[in-house]
Amino acid sequence: MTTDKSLQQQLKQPNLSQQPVIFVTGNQGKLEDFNQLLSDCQLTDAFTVQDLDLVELQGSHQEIATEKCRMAAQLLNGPAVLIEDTSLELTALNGLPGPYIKWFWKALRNERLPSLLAAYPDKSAVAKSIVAYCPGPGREIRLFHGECRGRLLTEPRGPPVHGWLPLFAPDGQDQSLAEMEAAERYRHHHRAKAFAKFFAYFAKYRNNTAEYQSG
Ligand SMILES: O=c1nc[nH]c2c1ncn2[C@H]1C[C@H](O)[C@@H](COP(=O)(O)OP(=O)(O)OP(=O)(O)O)O1
Ligand SMILES: [Mg+2]
Repeated sequence: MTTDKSLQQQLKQPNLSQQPVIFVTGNQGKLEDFNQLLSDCQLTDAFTVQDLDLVELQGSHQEIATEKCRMAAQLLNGPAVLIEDTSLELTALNGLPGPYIKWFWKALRNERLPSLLAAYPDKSAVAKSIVAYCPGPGREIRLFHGECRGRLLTEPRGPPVHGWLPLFAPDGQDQSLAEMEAAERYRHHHRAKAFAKFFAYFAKYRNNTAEYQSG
């Protein structure tokens, strides 16, 4: 009886408001963005971070983000987890490299990534972010999307802030994301938009356990 009761209590526990949610990433740039965006919305006490390099998966961007989150929740076995996955879609290449940008960027860096589009006048590109949240192992996973439409520049511009940011200029902007002041960059940034949606959801439901846990 006592066990049943304590189990019930555990299940009822608003674990998301009491135990910190763990943001899992092996990427320093993402972590800096996360800490910055988090401090702007005053939810700092509800999150902690874990430096873990999760397996890179294949599939659609949504499938990858969902599975990455499921794996992180299983690995940490208990707490609620949060992951983010970034994709860069080049229109002329029918959306490639997409979620596989990591490997292309690793091999070509900012100096040679533009060569992918050398044969095409269409330089348009979409940077996409999916934030995935799982309240615990086996629980439903929720996705939050953010995107920034723009173009791939023919050469890097601005400081090497993070990855391919010096190569990406949002629509209607002359500057690359790397050349912008942080506040201006976050107004356009795919990840900032996805996290803004997630934080709004989290702030609203963290004290409303029933709805929160339903997914
Ligand atoms: O805002 C960004 N601006 C420029 N470059 C970026 C950005 N965000 C990620 N990147 C780079 C890192 C990696 O080369 C690839 C995404 O791969 P992605 O799997 O999402 O990141 P990751 O493996 O480094 O970190 P994680 O441990 O969270 O999976 O694009
Ligand atoms: Mg990754």
